[in-house]
Amino acid sequence: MSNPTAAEQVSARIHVIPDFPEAGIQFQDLTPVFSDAAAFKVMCEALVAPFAGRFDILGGLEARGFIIAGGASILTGAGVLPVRKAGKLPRRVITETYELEYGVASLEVHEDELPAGSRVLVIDDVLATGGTAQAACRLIERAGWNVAGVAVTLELEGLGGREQLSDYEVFSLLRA
Ligand SMILES: O=P(O)(O)OC[C@H]1O[C@H](OP(=O)(O)OP(=O)(O)O)[C@H](O)[C@@H]1O
Ligand SMILES: Nc1ncnc2[nH]cnc12
Repeated sequence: MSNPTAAEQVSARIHVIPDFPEAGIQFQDLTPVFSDAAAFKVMCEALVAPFAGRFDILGGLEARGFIIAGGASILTGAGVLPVRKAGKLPRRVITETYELEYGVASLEVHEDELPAGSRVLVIDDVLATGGTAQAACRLIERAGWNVAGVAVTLELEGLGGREQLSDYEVFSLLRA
């Protein structure tokens, strides 16, 4: 039998939890991917590969995007821009508020974290409505940096995420 692809290795480890965090949400739990070193590595490799040579830094979206951006950072040598939930960053920030499948939240970056024109690859685990990634892209542009693309492990189709991000190159390893 041939070796499983990166998508197969990752897909086999995603757990779907019905009605979490609220009724009607099919929660996609990637923690078993993170805890399996081989699956975690191939996932990180697969997410950055389409953007090779076209980014300077990995924009990890709190909280699960931090984990993937950290792994991808070690593989690529690019640093991590932490895109944080509101109230966590100590210096002057730019803020964007957005809607989620289950609630409202805000993301922030330090306004002076990177040199002007830095190419940021946005990284996260799940793309659902696209509100989170769209807010991150707006922050990056308002700060004077460029969005190199958006890379996610799992795209939930039918929630409008890809349409919301139509100005950007979006790569998803898996679609459900
Ligand atoms: O495309 P969207 O509809 O915006 O949803 C996707 C976002 O939702 C989840 O994060 P969540 O806000 O639950 O935060 P967490 O990672 O801190 O749990 C997920 O990790 C993405 O960041
Ligand atoms: N269904 C879902 N599972 C995991 N993360 C999510 N973020 C938004 N929707 C999600």
